[in-house]
Amino acid sequence: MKDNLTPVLSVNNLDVAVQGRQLINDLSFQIFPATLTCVTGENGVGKTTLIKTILNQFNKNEHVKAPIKRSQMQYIPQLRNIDDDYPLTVTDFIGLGLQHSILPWLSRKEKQRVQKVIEMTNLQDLAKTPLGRCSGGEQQRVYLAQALVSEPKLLILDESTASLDKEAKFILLDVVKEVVKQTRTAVMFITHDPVLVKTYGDYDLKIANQSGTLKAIKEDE
Ligand SMILES: Nc1ncnc2c1ncn2[C@@H]1O[C@H](COP(=O)(O)OP(=O)(O)OP(=O)(O)O)[C@@H](O)[C@H]1O
Repeated sequence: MKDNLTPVLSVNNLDVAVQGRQLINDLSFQIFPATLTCVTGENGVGKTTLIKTILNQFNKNEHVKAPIKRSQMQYIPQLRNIDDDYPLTVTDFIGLGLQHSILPWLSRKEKQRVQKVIEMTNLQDLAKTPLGRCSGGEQQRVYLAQALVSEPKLLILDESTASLDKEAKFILLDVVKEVVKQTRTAVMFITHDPVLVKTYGDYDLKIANQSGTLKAIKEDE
């Protein structure tokens, strides 16, 4: 399919540095629709800084090119602290992910979009639950749903599974994989977990020794 051949993100000869310290040199890779690319490497090699650099330089120069708008790319950061008494329900929190028109309430179409992602992320039973009362794994699925409601073409997850137990990790990644399949969204997933890379990844972008290599993990079934 022609659509598969157009990368959703092209990184070209990108240098990644923090506070004048070079972390990655001359990095080039492409991300294609409907694929899940794991971003791996030891602690401190610069994975999160790479993502921040991509976000900062997005379509601003030849190093980070994408045929999509910045608003079609969503980033779910590593840490979010939600208080136990955080009052917004799962549904309302997901609705915050919509780029609102001038109206302060959701249109019928927007409500349908929220409903669709609730189903996609298996959150039906929690729709009316305050987010603060959801478990860590459930909260991660809610963040995912909030990011999905704007129908991104590229979604970046930064260690979304780091604090989750094994079962919750697999539940989350099953949902992510299904989203990739159904919506053709490209996903970049920063992780340290080799089992998740092997089970769910299509590609592994491995960062080591200040450089990165992208390898296919397995043939498509
Ligand atoms: N704002 C900052 N100021 C100074 N140093 C920073 C800053 N952000 C990150 N660093 C340093 O840059 C290096 C890369 O950090 P980064 O978070 O990108 O690594 P990482 O590969 O994502 O690590 P981890 O897997 O542990 O999350 C680390 O040595 C970190 O301490």
